[in-house]
Order: sequence, then C-alpha cells, then structure tokens
Amino acid sequence: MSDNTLHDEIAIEQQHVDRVYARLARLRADAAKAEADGYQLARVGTYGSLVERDAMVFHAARRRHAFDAEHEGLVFGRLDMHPDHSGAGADEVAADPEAAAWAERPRYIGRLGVRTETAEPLLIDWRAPAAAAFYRATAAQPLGVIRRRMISSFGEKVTGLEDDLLDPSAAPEGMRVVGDGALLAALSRAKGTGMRDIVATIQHEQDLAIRSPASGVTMVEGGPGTGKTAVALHRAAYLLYADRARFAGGGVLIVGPSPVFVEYIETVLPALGEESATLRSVGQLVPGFDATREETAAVRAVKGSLRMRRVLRRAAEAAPPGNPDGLRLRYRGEWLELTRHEGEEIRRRIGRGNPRNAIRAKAFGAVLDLLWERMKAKQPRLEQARFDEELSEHEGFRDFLKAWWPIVSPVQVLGWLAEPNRLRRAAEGTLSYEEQKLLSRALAPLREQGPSIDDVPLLDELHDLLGTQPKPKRRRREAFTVGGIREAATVYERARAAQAATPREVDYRDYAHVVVDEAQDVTPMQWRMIGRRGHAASWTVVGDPAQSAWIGGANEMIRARDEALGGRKRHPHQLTTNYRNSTEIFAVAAEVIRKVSPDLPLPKAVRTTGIEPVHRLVPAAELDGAVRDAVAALLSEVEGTVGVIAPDARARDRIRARLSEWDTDRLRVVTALAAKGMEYDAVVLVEPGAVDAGTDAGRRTLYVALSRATQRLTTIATHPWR
Ligand SMILES: Nc1ncnc2c1ncn2[C@@H]1O[C@H](COP(=O)(O)OP(=O)(O)OP(=O)(O)O)[C@@H](O)[C@H]1O
Repeated sequence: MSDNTLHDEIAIEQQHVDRVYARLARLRADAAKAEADGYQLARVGTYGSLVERDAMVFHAARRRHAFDAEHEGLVFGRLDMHPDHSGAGADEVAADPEAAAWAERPRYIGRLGVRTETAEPLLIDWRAPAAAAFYRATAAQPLGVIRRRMISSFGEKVTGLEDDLLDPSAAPEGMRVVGDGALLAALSRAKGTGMRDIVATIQHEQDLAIRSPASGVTMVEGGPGTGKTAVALHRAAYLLYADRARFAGGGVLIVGPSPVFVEYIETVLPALGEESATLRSVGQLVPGFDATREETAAVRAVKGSLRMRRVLRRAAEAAPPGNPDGLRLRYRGEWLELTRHEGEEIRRRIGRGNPRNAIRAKAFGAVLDLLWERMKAKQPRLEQARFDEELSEHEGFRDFLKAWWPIVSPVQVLGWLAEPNRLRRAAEGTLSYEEQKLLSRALAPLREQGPSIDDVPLLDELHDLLGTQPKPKRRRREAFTVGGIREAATVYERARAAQAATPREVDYRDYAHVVVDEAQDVTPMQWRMIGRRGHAASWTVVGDPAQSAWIGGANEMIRARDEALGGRKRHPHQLTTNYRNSTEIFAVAAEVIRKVSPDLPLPKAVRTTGIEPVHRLVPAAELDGAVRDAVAALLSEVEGTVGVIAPDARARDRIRARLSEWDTDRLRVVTALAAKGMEYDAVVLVEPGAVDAGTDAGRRTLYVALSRATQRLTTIATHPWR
C-alpha cells in the first residue's frame, strides 16, 4: 500500500465524516430552536398549546443533550456489504427493517444514529441490529461484509484507517485495503487513569455477550484481561439503548469490588452517551455506608458465610446490654412488679422471628396486659383504659420500657458481638470457638473506624431483621394545592412535580437490571445483599473463578448466588483472548496459576512487546529503596499509569508514605485485593511471596496481581517466590 492510497482513502472517509458533523450541527441547531419555540408556545396560553409545548420542550431538550455530548471518534466504522443484501441476514432485516436500506451502500457505524433531511441513514448507532455485523463478521463467516474498515479520528479529522478484507472473492474491482490491524493499534496505546470504551474494536465473542438476551442471567467468564468488565459496561449501554423505557425507568445497577475500581470504570458509560446507570462498590451498596476497610481472607470467610444469618438473628432477638433486672414501681398505693425472667419470657414470645423495632408497641402492650391482670385483682373498680393511660405516663415505667426494649440500630447490634460472651450466646453451635475469637476481634474496630466492606452485608441483613419503628401517619399534602387553592399546571410541570414527589427511595431495591463484576469474590452474604436489590431484575454476572480469593465454602457461594439470581434462564459466555497483558507478562501469571490449577484453560495474550518482566531479590533493608528506584524508572519508561501493588494494607500505607514525593495521578499504590479488576501500564509488585502465602487463595490473588500490567512488570521480593 502506498502512502497515496492511504491518503486518498482517508480523503474519501473525511468527506463522509464532514457530512455527518454538518448534519449534526444542523440537528443541534434545530433542537435548540424547537426548545425555544416550545417555550414561546406557552404564551398562547390555551390548554392544548401547553400540552404541545411540554412535549416539544421535553423531546427537544433530550435530543439536544444527545447531540451536545462530546463524541470522540463519532464515526469509527464502515462496512462495505455484498450487493445481494440477503447477505445482511434475514434475521437482521426482520429485527431492523432499516438494515435493508443499508445493504445497498456502505454502512457507517458510530456512537449515535444520524439521518439526512430525507431520512436517509448517514450513521448507524453501534447498538442497532444493523451494526452487529461490524463486530461479528469474520473471514469464515463474513455475514455479507466484504470489507470492514475502522476509522480513527482526532476531533473531526480522520487520522487513520485499518481494513479487514473478509470476502475477497466478492470485492469489486478497485476496492482498496489499508492498514494492518485496528485491534493491535488500540491495545498498544498507553492507558489513562480511567478505563476507555472499546466500542470501535469489540470482538466477535464479546459482541455475542454484549447483545445477549435482555432477560434472564447473562453469565460471562474468562481469564484476566479478556474484557469482562468492558463487556459488562457495553452491555449496560446496549440494554439502555435496546429497551430504554424498561432499563432507564427501572434502573441499572452496576456492582464492582472496590471504590478504586468504580472510579476506574465510571467514565466508560458517559463516554458511550449513557449517564443513567448507578455504579456502586460492594461496600457502598447500603445507603449510609461507604466502607473501604478490607478484612483478611480468614475473617472474610466467617463474615461472608451464610451461617452469619443465624448468628445475626439470635443477636437481633437478644436482650440489649443494660437490660433492667426487672420492674418495681408504686402505683395507686400498690406495688407493681415484673421480674427479669417475666420480661424475657415476653421477649421470647413476641420477639422471636419478628423485627424488634417494628413490634415495640406490641411488646409494651404485652407488659401492660400482664401488669393489668395483677392490678385488676387488687383494685377491681379500676378501668383498664385508665390504667393503661396512667401507667404509660408513669416516668418509672417509661424508663423501664426504654431500657428493656430500646430502638436499636444495625451498627449497635453488630457492635454487641464484639463482646466475646455475647457473641458466644449468639454463635453457639454455629461458629467454632476459633471462628468466634476471630469474629469478635474483627468487630472491635467497628465503633471507632466504622464498618469494613464485609460488615456492610451484615448490617443490611440486620436492617431487615430489626425492622424500623412505624412512623405516625401524616396527612399528605397535595402537590398542587397551595393555601387550599388548587393551582393549574402544565402536563410537563405535573410530570416533573410527580417525579420530584416520588424520587427513587434512598434504599431503592427494584432495579430492572443488575450487573455484578468480579463475581468470583462476592461472598454469600454479599450475594444476599445484592439480591435484595434485584428481586425482579435481569442480570449480567461476570467473573473468573481462577482469580477468587474466597477461602470459605465454594458450594455455599454458589448456593447464595443462585438464590439471588433465582430460577432465571442462564446464558453462558466464555471469553478467551487476553487483550491486556503482553505475552511476556502473562507468561509469569500463567506459571503461578498453573500451580493451583494445572488444567485450567488460560486465555491467549495477543500482544508481544519483546520486553521481559524484571524480578529483583533484595535484602529486607533495601526493599523500600528498590521500590522507589523501580517506580522512578517505570514512570519515565511508560506514558501511562504505574501501579504499585503491596501485599496488605500496612505495607501499602508504608510504601505510599515513602513514595509521597511523586505527586502524580499516574502513580497508584494499592493492596493486592484492591488491585482486582484494575489495570496499569506498568506494575511494581512488592513481596509476591507474601501475597502467595503458600495457600491456593493466596496464589490466585498473586495471579490477579501479576496480570494487571499492559507493558512492564517488575517484582521486588526479599525471599525467592517462584
Ligand atoms: N475488543 C477490545 N478492543 C480493545 N481493547 C480491549 C478489547 N477488549 C478488552 N480490551 C481492553 O483490555 C483490557 C482488559 O479489559 P477488562 O478490564 O474488561 O478485562 P477483564 O476480563 O475484566 O479483566 P480482569 O478479570 O483481569 O479484571 C482493558 O484495557 C480493555 O479496554
């Protein structure tokens, strides 16, 4: 291919790209005008014109918003199709009648759909059925595509082209083919601090998972770097496009392992033009908590186990600390008494299996009834209503009730279990002595430091077990009545007011779709917490069992997951190519995981750099200095990010302090656990042997840590570890 050929072909594509941008400018101006006209209509003042105004303003504002969004690489693909458009696929035409209109001319694929004034298609949205061939066509199955072209741009200027000739026998004379691989070019680019969308280079197997049916459960598995997270996010965008009413209306929830991870992926959906999904890390899923503190694997195994349900139920039903010994008070010249034992009898009878905060009034009633029986015998002429009223006002009686059946919060009840004797009573027969010791110690920091990530599902469970105190009913004020006079309002204003009056509850639980990333590390108790928010949802669950650090029961985890997902139909997908690591880097990670699972099918890394990872062994006293040297070298060798991965939180904090002189967004220091799902151009892995710790779960975490880098990997150890 000569430079001239490329130059000529770029010029051809530039013409089309210019047409698209010109049309977009026109549409944007039209939308702004329609919005302004809509407001003008309001002056006319008839009811009909108000309704019309509402509709106009609403639609125009939405369209303008879509056109205004920044579109890096707005046009990124072109398909030259076989003239006999049956090649486009009968199914495709049936699903998208426009596919027929596209068969005759090149299809341009982009981030949104654009048409000419006469409704001829200029650009097709990547999520539309007619765009599927861009991602799915192969030389073996061209799906009617003769040439697939990837178009790279900078702003509105076309800068490069990469072609795949999929059906040479059908190529018309003079069809030119340029470039040598869009994917590899995309993969070799340095990464920024946030994940990028892959809309221009989605691969066949990924596209199948992205466009998997909207109902049921799409399960995506694959090794490190195979694009599971990318697929999950593009799938969310696809669902929001394919059935906006259902998914934007009900909401899409995306759950990731850590806040660092959420921060890493949060720009992908906006880049795809989607803002409406809710992203949360597992520690942030319950309103009011923003937990980041990690637990050791052993503590996670206890806190994450389904056995905690029983322990928590017992704790939720137990007498509170400071439970009074009994009640003894003087009333109308008589002694009224309730022994501690009687109080506990009532607690057992009324409290068992019931949310204690919600049934407080019932418990108080039971005490009053018992005391009334006694009083009645002594003062037969006293009326019960009078007795109830007077006693309820009695300060001594009220103090007793407050101490005997206080309103308690989930944090308080979980905190009670830090006390070994209390924990023993709740965990007897459920947790071993060793587990109890571990748990009570791990709960000690709760009060001072707030909950750990693995406390949050326990608090969520307790929230349901304890219930809430019923609020006294208030009369509802009508939204449009002010000072007793009903205001007239437009449909639009009413719709807006209705929305404002019923915003999504703080603890919204009715998501239409839930995406769970890094599912291999979701503990059974976390599955319950996530499941509560997706009772009626369809699901996308992505993960890699080989990267799991969970040392609790594997069956228990699957059972909890299946309970959350219910009996919905599963659509399994496997991803097999590692797009992140160079072959040299992935070879080191593969060697580690082979020790745990010799027969595990591993993904194939597609990019070779010729640069081998560096493994340094240093005396303990030189460890931190060696880390600093490695960081300094890598920051100058790669353009993008450098991740320093420490074996645990203590080492992370120490190293972070030693590296504080580099005040750059390019440098990140994380624990091996927090490195889950993350990606850096260069990685310095500190003390791999301490991550491994001689256990299978440790090796799997080491496998994760070793597979984070795209370009360079340096390990620094004080003991041999390979
Ligand atoms: N089709 C593609 N085109 C270009 N880049 C891709 C493609 N698929 C994946 N990538 C890139 O490969 C890297 C790994 O993707 P991603 O993080 O989604 O993988 P993963 O399977 O979730 O990895 P892990 O399990 O290790 O966390 C990302 O930088 C992503 O942008």
